[in-house]
Amino acid sequence: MAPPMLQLQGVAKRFTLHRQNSLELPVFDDVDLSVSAGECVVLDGASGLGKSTLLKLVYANYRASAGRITVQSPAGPIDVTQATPREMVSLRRDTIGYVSQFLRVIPRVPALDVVAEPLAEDAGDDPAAIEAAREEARRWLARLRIPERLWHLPPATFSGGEQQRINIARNMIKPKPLLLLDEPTASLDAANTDTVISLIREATARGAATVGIFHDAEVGAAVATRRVDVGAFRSSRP
Ligand SMILES: Nc1ncnc2c1ncn2[C@@H]1O[C@H](COP(=O)(O)OP(=O)(O)OP(=O)(O)O)[C@@H](O)[C@H]1O
Repeated sequence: MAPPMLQLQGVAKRFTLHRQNSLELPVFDDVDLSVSAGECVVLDGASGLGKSTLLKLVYANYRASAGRITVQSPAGPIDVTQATPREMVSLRRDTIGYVSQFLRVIPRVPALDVVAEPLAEDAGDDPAAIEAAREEARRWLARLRIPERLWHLPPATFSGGEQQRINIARNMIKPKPLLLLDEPTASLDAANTDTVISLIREATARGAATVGIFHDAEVGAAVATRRVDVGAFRSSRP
């Protein structure tokens, strides 16, 4: 049997608040979680329990205090808690997609290129491949109902929901085997929320392993193949 796409073993996370006399803020002390290809695991738990922190540990935005986080890359398993910066760049480029609530705006780059970039990066100097990347970006922009008049403008001035849709398109346009979704529908209307539900289901159907956070219970119910209560991983507070 194939190993899980993502496996957390004995993962602990404490924040050290250096400005508060190095106060320790424990979040998790023992996370064990495996996610296989074709699963969409939805994280449940009240605000502040550590859902976003868990995704950031997997994406190596935060460093785990203990434990192992194994991701299957094309080159074999990689423990992201020990990965070199170069391994992390390659994991993020080819293996792990991460959709956060907010778009990190790249100054002056038009929306179409922001979305096409992950595919264009792989196209090298091949003009046909670059055009194919831009064509795919147009398809995503249209599907996510971004008006065509905005495609050639930088997203800095776009509305919250427009920026969120650009973020989704940019981070899902290149099919990756592991997807981390942190409230991807938080600022979206009903029609676009439905589109994002379809996109997530399509990713699951093609075999992506997904871990998602959705405050909208209906969205979580629509995409989940399994639910995990993050409260079970909590450190007992002093
Ligand atoms: N960079 C950080 N430094 C210090 N504490 C942090 C940091 N990031 C998160 N925390 C703390 O870790 C805990 C979990 O936060 P997290 O954002 O993961 O919760 P969440 O379950 O995603 O909450 P919500 O549903 O409100 O988004 C909180 O107590 C938060 O204050």
